Amino acid sequence: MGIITGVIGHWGWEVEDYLLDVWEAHRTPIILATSSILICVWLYLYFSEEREGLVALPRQYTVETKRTSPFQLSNPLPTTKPKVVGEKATTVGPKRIRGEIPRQTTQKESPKRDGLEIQVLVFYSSLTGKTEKAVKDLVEVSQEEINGAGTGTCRFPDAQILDLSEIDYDEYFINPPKREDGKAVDYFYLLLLPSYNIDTINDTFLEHLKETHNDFRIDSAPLSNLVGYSVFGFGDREGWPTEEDGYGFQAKEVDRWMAKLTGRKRAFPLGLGDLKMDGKARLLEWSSGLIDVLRMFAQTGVLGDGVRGSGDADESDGEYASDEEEDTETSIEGNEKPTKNKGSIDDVEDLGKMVAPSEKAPLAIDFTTYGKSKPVNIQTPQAKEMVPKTSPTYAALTKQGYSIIGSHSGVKICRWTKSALRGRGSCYKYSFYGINSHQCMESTPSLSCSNKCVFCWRHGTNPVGTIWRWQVDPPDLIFSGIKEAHYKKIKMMRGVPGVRAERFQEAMRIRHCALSLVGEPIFYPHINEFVGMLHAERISTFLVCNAQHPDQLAALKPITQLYVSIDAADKESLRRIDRPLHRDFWERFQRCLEILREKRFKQRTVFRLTLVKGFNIDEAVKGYADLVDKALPCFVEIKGVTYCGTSTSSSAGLTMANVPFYAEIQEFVEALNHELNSRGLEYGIAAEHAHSCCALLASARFKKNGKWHTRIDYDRFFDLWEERGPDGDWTPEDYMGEETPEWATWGNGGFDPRDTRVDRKGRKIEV
Ligand SMILES: Cc1cc2nc3c(=O)[nH]c(=O)nc-3n(C[C@H](O)[C@H](O)[C@H](O)COP(=O)(O)O)c2cc1C
Ligand code: SF4
Repeated sequence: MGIITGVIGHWGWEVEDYLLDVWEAHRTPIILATSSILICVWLYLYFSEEREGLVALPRQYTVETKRTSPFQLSNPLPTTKPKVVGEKATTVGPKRIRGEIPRQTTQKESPKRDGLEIQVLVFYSSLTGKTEKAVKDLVEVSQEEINGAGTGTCRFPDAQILDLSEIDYDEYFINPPKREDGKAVDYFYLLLLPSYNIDTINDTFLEHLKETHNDFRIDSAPLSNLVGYSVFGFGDREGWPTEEDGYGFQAKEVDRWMAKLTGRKRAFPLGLGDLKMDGKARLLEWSSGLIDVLRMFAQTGVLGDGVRGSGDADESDGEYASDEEEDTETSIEGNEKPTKNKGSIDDVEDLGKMVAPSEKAPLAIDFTTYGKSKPVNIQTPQAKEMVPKTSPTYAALTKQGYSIIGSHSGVKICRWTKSALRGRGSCYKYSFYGINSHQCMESTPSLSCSNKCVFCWRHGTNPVGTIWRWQVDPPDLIFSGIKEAHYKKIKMMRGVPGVRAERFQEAMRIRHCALSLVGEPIFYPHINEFVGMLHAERISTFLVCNAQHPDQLAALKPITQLYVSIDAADKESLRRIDRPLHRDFWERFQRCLEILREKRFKQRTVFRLTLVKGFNIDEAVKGYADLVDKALPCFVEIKGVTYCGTSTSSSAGLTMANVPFYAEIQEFVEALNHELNSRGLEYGIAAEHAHSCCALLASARFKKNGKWHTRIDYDRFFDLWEERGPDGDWTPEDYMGEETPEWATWGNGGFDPRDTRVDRKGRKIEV
């Protein structure tokens, strides 16, 4: 044993010496080789190791190629873990705190692939069975249409009806259900329910929607991969006459929570009906709108503008920044002062320096002199576009929400149109003349004007000039263009909270056109043909001109209601306020009054007075009475100016202090009325719209049996137009409408009782 130990000890020393020698001789290569081997081993282990995926957060964007359905869903929002029966719905990790949902700006056609099924699920609740019956009848009659809405690539199988008192909400209202056969299917939810102010299943359902939205463990919009949804509510108008009284209140609530849970996928506005009254008609109207939406989805893969993921919905609640009507609405809506940016231009003449010459020959019209001749065709090669797409004017106008049609026309959805769609009140023209604001289109065939009025908020963005020297677009191009743009904008209101199905459907038929948007409509050389196209489609015309183009005014064929702006009572004030480009502006103005006087038995004529404190009110009553005496208009609309804060108005010395209070307007109206009566002129104060700071004086011609009849019989007007042609041999009395409603008459405020007045934040105001 001792020998062995000795031998090993000896060898050990020898090995050690040997290794030391080797180390001394080859130290560097040994170090390098060892480190290389270690690196290789580490790399091998790193790449071959099976690690857990980083899956704590749900996916934000789906990858298009991974979708199995033929359409990219319009709203690729986070996907959550599908619910397994019996398992509590949870997501991995904490609730994500998200910022504002990014809006998609434009509607894009989605790539199509074959085989998508969209399952329509119809949920209902019913206590006494009326809703249940209505739902079953509806599905029975519309089933074929629903199926027929599909295309080769997108099918709508038979709709399934589900009773909210029988289903498990977790299966449908946390995530859309998965099909057992694993087939790719997307869902479209319809919810129909009555309202009950007593405890019912509706409360349980609403509580579930609310809890789901507020559950910190799951996404606040877990139903965002639904194709879309829409709600219809039944109620009782006798017991609950208005929405404020509780009419259909639970359907409204469901609509609101579904908007949150789906990330605003309201495919069609909320419908409401009373089965004892209009319930069936409202339901059919709602369902036909929905079928259109399904059809569109099948064809394009999107639900249309205004629905989340399909385009921008204008949900501005800041649209009540002012109480004005069309002349000011746009300044409010954008909440932007039309500031002059570096490249902006005031005079259209300036445009000439900026635009490329066009091939088309212009129709030059000289507006600087009058009483001479008809427009002459001048074949000049320098024809320019009034508002070229590349110009700062175009950029400024489109930024303010105008759609520019062709090269010199515009259309814009007025804030009152939006307001009426949401049941928040129509403009004063409803109170006075029966114009439904949600069926009204505001447009102009000429963006150019010949004045630079101090209170015109558009000044600085719209072109001005005295001579038409631009390309002339044909009237049919303008007509089809403005309609298309208007309807497009109405459709964008589809997903906006508060829009009601009934008004939305009505808005898809334009009935009125206010030719007063911006610029001077009679500047357009083909104004008569253009107006004729509107009348041929039974669209009424309210045309406002600036009393600077007597020849064009004289040649204008009868329109439904013809306005002349009367911005001052004397020459000096008119110069100060309107800042006209024409040197002979006062003569032009006077001549227009004479023409208006001649037209007063042919069509309804109106003076529009815009009162500016410190400019054209004080001691002006007599002057205005002289003008009324001269033109004898059928009506005199008097309204207070709205301060728009433009640099133009500020530089003209206009401030908030120049905006009259409604009490001051009332005082003025009474004084003017008194002055007219004292001269033996038979006028009276017929109506008011306090909300717009506006009142109406009317000629006694529009008083029957002691009652004012300021409203218009539009059907009668079109009948006359069709029977007697566009030159119109008729009188305004021939199409005088029904009695002015009591609530609109002087002393009653003029707010439409069907609507709810709200403040800027959408809170109800007691009228
Ligand atoms: C006790 C009771 C409370 C009601 N509350 C409301 C209500 O607050 N608002 C409303 O619009 N309708 C209300 N209604 C009317 C119902 O919504 C309406 O009759 C509906 O058509 C009933 O539908 P159903 O038969 O499917 O249950 C109420 C009806 C009852 C009987
Ligand atoms: S008339 Fe038409 S465009 Fe003018 S404010 Fe009323 S709704 Fe708007």
